[in-house]
Amino acid sequence: KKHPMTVGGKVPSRAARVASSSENQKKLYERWLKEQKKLRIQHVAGQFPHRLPTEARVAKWIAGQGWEQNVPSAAKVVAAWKPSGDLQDIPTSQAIRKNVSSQKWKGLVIAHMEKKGRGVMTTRKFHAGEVICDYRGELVTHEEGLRIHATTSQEETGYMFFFKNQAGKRLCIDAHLDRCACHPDRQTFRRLMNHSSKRANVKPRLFRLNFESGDRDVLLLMAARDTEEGQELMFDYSVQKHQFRGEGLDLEWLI
Ligand SMILES: C[S@@+](CC[C@H](N)C(=O)[O-])C[C@H]1O[C@@H](n2cnc3c(N)ncnc32)[C@H](O)[C@@H]1O
Repeated sequence: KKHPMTVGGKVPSRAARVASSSENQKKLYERWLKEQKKLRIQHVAGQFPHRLPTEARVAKWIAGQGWEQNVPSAAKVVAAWKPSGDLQDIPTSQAIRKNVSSQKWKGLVIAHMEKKGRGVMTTRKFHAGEVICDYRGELVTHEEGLRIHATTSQEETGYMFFFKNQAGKRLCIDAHLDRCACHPDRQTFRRLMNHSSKRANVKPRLFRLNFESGDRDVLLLMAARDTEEGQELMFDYSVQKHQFRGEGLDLEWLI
């Protein structure tokens, strides 16, 4: 109580510790530093609330604090990291906006899945509640989505995501092309996530993100549970067989 420990504080001087207890001054010193290190690790991890940061980003943040002693390593912060932020903060999260704008989501790779065609696999662990990526495509009205759906080949209609936004407006993210107009150099491969109703480890959630150009509806794909490296990512498409177009389609996988 006499020497409260804080993230930015300095360990009490020897004289101050001895004044409190000459017998326990060394213990007090060691305990104070140990607890501060733990608190600093949690504090630094909390600066990256929705997505696992790289060690380089963490190291840069730590360097900016001007801490002279008891500095936690970036590796320890990354190892202890878990999503900590409130989902309500996502619309204003600079880190998420940056990833949506740049489309440089890391930790994912396209793989061939037996009997499913292509799919998306993890190249690192994702923590429950972490933002994995966005579902990228052209945002169109529900009516426009239906028109594209009716005039696109049967294989490609599987890449269209129909939803209702917070204002109750029905919209569609059309990802039937493998590039979006704003990032012609990047494949929108998150559209390749396959379906599972029972083993889904991803949950799509709609957010209205605040960009400088104005607010925009963005579908974020979030980790529904802890998912190790090398796992296939799947979400529940929440569709019924009759919503697919065309007679004679093999929809046995839609269970
Ligand atoms: C959005 S795409 C997913 C990527 C697709 N596998 C590909 O190679 O382009 C949806 C299509 O993938 C296939 N698919 C999705 N989930 C599946 C599953 N659990 N089992 C088998 N096929 C699946 C179906 O053909 C579906 O129409």
